[in-house]
Amino acid sequence: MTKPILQVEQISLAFGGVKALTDVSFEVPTGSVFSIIGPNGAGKTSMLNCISGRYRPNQGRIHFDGRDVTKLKPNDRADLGIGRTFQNLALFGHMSVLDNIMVGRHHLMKNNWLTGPLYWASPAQKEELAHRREVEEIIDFLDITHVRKSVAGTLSYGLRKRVELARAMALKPKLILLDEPMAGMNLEEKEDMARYICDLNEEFGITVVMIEHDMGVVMDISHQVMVLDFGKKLITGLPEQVMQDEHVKRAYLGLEEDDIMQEAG
Ligand SMILES: Nc1ncnc2c1ncn2[C@@H]1O[C@H](COP(=O)(O)OP(=O)(O)OP(=O)(O)O)[C@@H](O)[C@H]1O
Repeated sequence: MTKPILQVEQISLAFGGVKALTDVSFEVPTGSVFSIIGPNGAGKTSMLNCISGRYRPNQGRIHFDGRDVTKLKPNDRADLGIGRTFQNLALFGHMSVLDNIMVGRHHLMKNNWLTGPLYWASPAQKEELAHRREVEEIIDFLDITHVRKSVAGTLSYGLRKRVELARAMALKPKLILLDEPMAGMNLEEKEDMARYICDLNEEFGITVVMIEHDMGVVMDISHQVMVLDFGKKLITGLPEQVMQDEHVKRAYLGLEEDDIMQEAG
């Protein structure tokens, strides 16, 4: 069994009287693609937010890469290698694609715009160049070279989602959290995105934790799937095991077996 890069232990989170998560535990093996599925309001985004540090759980612990990160702020978790994208696009629409991606990069840079005049000194320039080279690699990998100088806000939805992924990758994460990376995409865009996720996992060795509603994609690219329902974990397992589970069929999918296999096919 591969060592887990992420260990989530007995996480509970409430907003006033609403229990978003109740006693949820799971482990994500290093190098895997791990999907979280469940109906609307099941607690999926809340769980990603607990992992990224945006939400502080009322109970439980989170270990990342052998370290207890439960009390760390989002930026500190990003420094340790937790990257993320959001359910709704969060790009700077007026900035170029390249600049948007460099934003993801800046926390890795010793010399940044905050250092002011130092920027023009030679070490800072060299550092900027080295970063640019790595960012160009990511741009190349995600096939967005042709739009690298375009203003982000002018791009198609599918391309903007790809730029967002590039920005998250620019942080050099060990773990990347993707909140519905295929939402709002057409079939072709979905296929592209699925391929990029597989490739970033295999070629860059980045572990992926992903929320996704498209069952076909989930079945195709996940190593493991966890199902949440009303803030509780129903099951974690291989995609085919999860889809066969009676509770999952009833509670989440609400479909007959034939429908499920059709969706997955
Ligand atoms: N910031 C918040 N303030 C108050 N309630 C919240 C907040 N975030 C989430 N919730 C509530 O917590 C519960 C879980 O929401 P969450 O967004 O995590 O579910 P989800 O599974 O991601 O849903 P969806 O698939 O619709 O995105 C819901 O009842 C939601 O209304």
